Amino acid sequence: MPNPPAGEQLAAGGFRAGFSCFVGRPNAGKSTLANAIIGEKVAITSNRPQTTRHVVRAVMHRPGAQLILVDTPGLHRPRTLLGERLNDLVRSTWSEVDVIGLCIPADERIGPGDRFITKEISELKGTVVAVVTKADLVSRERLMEQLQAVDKLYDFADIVPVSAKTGKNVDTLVDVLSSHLPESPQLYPDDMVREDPERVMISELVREAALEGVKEELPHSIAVVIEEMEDEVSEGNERRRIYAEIYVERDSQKGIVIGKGGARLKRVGTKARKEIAALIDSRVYLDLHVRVAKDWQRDPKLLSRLGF
Ligand SMILES: Nc1nc2c(ncn2[C@@H]2O[C@H](COP(=O)(O)OP(=O)(O)OP(=O)(O)O)[C@@H](O)[C@H]2O)c(=O)[nH]1
Repeated sequence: MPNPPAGEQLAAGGFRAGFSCFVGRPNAGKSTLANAIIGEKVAITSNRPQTTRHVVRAVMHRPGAQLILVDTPGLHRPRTLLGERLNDLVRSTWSEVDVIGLCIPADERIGPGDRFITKEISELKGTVVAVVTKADLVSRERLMEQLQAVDKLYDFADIVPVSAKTGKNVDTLVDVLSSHLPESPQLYPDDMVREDPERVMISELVREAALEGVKEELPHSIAVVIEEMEDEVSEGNERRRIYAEIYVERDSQKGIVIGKGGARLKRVGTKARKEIAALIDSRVYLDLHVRVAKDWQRDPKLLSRLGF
């Protein structure tokens, strides 16, 4: 019998898809590795990490699997309330991904920073793969020693040495991460490589405005999809025309978002419009609709439509 194609070996039980991110202490080589995987530098325009749940950096298509690489701000020792909020957000993003790549540089001893992060991620549901980065900087012997030291640190699902600089093992790493994804239908269309960061941020601004003051009542039951966006000239001025849909899970939540006589939705629109205008430096026409999508959090097809 001929060997099955690589993709079928990878996902013997069926198609796999899910989210992955790289974590690790500062300077561990996370961004360089993400760039090496994506194959080109992608400027991250997000300067609002505290509001962004996760920004999709890239969708990697493999036969039998789809790996979605998301960005997360790094965990750090909080000095301010904002720092704490940021850390909470990092943890919640980490807890949403399926596979975490913990980056540990080959050329530095394992230190307290690595142990701290390992402990944090060991408490999450996601599978943890150790990535020994910057392998090109050390000898074979030193690399072997580091792999053994990493092996003692935690019961990782896999340990993969890579060099983002030479490209060595970068493809293998994507295959290894993909092999730990849950079985799932494809989450993004075939031709999708990355999400437009501006679109993601605009939807986040609408989501934030819609949640303001009602977070207790609607913690995670809300998602925003930008249906249409175009630049137009109106009365001699350029403006961006945006149609967005706010999805909630239940009729009662729809009522909360809209408010009495639509008053609250109007305020949401005004606030989001001002912030979007500031973000894109243009006048904005914003059209908001609220829809009920029952159980969207559990429906993969709907989830991907909603940009998750
Ligand atoms: N030789 C070599 N250098 C690397 C490699 N990967 C990253 N570096 C270097 O290591 C340094 C840190 O890399 P980054 O990718 O910025 O690390 P990071 O983990 O994203 O850092 P923070 O943003 O501080 O969290 C940079 O100077 C990179 O050029 C590698 O595979 N080989």
